Amino acid sequence: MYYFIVNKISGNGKGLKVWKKVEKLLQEKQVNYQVRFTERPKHAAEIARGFSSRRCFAVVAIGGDGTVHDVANGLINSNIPLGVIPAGSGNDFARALDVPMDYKKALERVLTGKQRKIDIGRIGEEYCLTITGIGFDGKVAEVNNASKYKKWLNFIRLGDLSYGLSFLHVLFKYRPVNIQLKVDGKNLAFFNVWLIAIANIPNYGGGIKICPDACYNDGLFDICIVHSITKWDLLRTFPKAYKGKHVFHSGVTMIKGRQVEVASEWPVIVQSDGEILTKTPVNVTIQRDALLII
Ligand SMILES: Nc1ncnc2c1ncn2[C@@H]1O[C@H](COP(=O)(O)OP(=O)(O)OP(=O)(O)O)[C@@H](O)[C@H]1O
Repeated sequence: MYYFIVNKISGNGKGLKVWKKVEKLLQEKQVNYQVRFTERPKHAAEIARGFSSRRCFAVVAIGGDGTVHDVANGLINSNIPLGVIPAGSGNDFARALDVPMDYKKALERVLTGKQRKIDIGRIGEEYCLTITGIGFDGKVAEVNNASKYKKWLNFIRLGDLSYGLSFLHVLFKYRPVNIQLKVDGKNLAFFNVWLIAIANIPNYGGGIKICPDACYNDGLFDICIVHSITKWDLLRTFPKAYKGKHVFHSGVTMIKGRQVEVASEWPVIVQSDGEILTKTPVNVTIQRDALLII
């Protein structure tokens, strides 16, 4: 049996549209399936927790990164593979794992693909598949999730642009903060920090390659710290991040590690997989091979 968890409102209604097409294909192919629709944030995790590995080939998330995040959190320690059919605005997880954006090809991969294990990040009781963003980045996610233009841009199929707009919106108000980092037991201090990205995959925000060398199965986070850089320099450097070229800027420090503790002069927002999680201080650890993917 294949179980589908659909977030109808992801991608401004794309979730439902994609599901209708997928359902037709499943019926044509005579695949044994069941579907559940999410009714609220985090509902997908509750649904996924209820599935038993004995009867389940895979649990397939139809939605964006937030839906994938919720389903994955429900599948941790279950030994049930997670499948993804992208239907969000950013779809960064699908992008990094080379999941086709086309629903037919993505379904084909779920039905015939090979299972593999990936690393995930852990923050308290929450698991993160893509990138944990701290500071400026968390604020951008907060503004973006609440924005009206995200809905409109999704509507005209330009959802990827909404993160860029939210970036500009936050840029003019945000105050950089001094940060103490502890990476694998080593203390580091950074001043005037805009953001820290703790990455399991290279991209977030709809394709921004903030940690271009991050790899989801190397047992390590790639960490990007943007610090001691003026607002205007940040604005000039930002477009380069779409190609991962920002890493050559002197105000960008890249490190790798398994355990990252972040404390700041004042509490700043922490987002994971585009969902607002908490504020600093925060502790993020890598869990090697912790999730089965198909
Ligand atoms: N029925 C629902 N009502 C309100 N929110 C929901 C519902 N179902 C799921 N959610 C929440 O909707 C949020 C957004 O979902 P998701 O991230 O999948 O779509 P998106 O924001 O369009 O895509 P992306 O994250 O790729 O940009 C998630 O936080 C999820 O928990």
